[in-house]
Amino acid sequence: MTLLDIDGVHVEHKPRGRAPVRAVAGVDLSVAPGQIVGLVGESGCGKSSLARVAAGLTAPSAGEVRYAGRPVTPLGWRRRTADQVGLQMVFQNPYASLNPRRAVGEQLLDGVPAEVTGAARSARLNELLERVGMPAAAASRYPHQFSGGQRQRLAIARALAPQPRVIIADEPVTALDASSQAQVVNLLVGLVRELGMGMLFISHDLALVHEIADVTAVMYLGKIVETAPTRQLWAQPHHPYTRALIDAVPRISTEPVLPATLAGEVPDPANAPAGCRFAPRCPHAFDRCATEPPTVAIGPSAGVACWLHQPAPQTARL
Ligand SMILES: Nc1ncnc2c1ncn2[C@@H]1O[C@H](COP(=O)(O)OP(=O)(O)OP(=O)(O)O)[C@@H](O)[C@H]1O
Repeated sequence: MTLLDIDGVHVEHKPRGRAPVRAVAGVDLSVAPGQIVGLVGESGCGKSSLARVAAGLTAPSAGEVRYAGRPVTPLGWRRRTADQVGLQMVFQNPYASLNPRRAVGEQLLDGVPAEVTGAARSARLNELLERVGMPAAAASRYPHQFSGGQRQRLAIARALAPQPRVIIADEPVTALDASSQAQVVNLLVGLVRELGMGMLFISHDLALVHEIADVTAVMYLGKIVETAPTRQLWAQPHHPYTRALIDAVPRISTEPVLPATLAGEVPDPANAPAGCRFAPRCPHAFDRCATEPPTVAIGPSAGVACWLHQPAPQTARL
């Protein structure tokens, strides 16, 4: 059973006076209860565009997102249906979900269902703060009175308020210092394991995704090029881009530094190459790569979109 299904999703941005950008070009991905799915890729590959559609913040240009089997329609964050509040997002910048002018407690209570009243409501507030390791006294303070790491923990408490079943975390620790990063990651993973939620964890940091994700999906220029259980992906990467990202990991600082064999920059998504989008940088590219490779299964829950891994053409038997 899956809780979040991203099905053939395309996202096209139409900036005024500039060519349209196909930021997401046909992505399929699912998250099951209790499962952490890591989505990795370099800056600009379309991760945030996909996250916003997956969370129902914006509409896809094509394709569908389903939460608990029902289509997610973007209604505006505050007007979402009772169904959809079960799908919550944690952003890179906690101020995306916390208003700097309102006390933390009020904001957390906004997310608690209206049926929870009186003493039960205050108990829920204290429980939310406790879950994220913050004292009850935090409720009367304002977001700017906290450190970056504490603010992110409060944003997580806000996301937990409606008792979600899926969390979409878009680079949730990228803006934090190293020790807060570890605390926030441990908190998120602990919550998923304890509450049995699903989590789509989006990051440019493959090493981090390796540590926490059950399944890893690798995105390049708007497409998922490989998906596999994380251990398998590391032990036996199939796509040349996945291999390049893994090779780059020991040298990761903030962004992966790709090996010299992968020359060039990520192309502009407004002007994406035809065929395999990775081909212009791929050391193994050959003539077939001028055509787009389909995604083929490479084991249970694993797939790769690369012509090097297509099954041999069937030959007719007489
Ligand atoms: N609102 C927008 N209007 C026009 N282009 C956009 C818009 N949002 C994103 N893009 C473009 O779409 C592409 C994908 O961007 P997106 O932010 O989804 O990628 P990302 O992988 O999350 O990158 P980053 O980690 O740098 O945010 C980029 O080329 C970006 O410039």
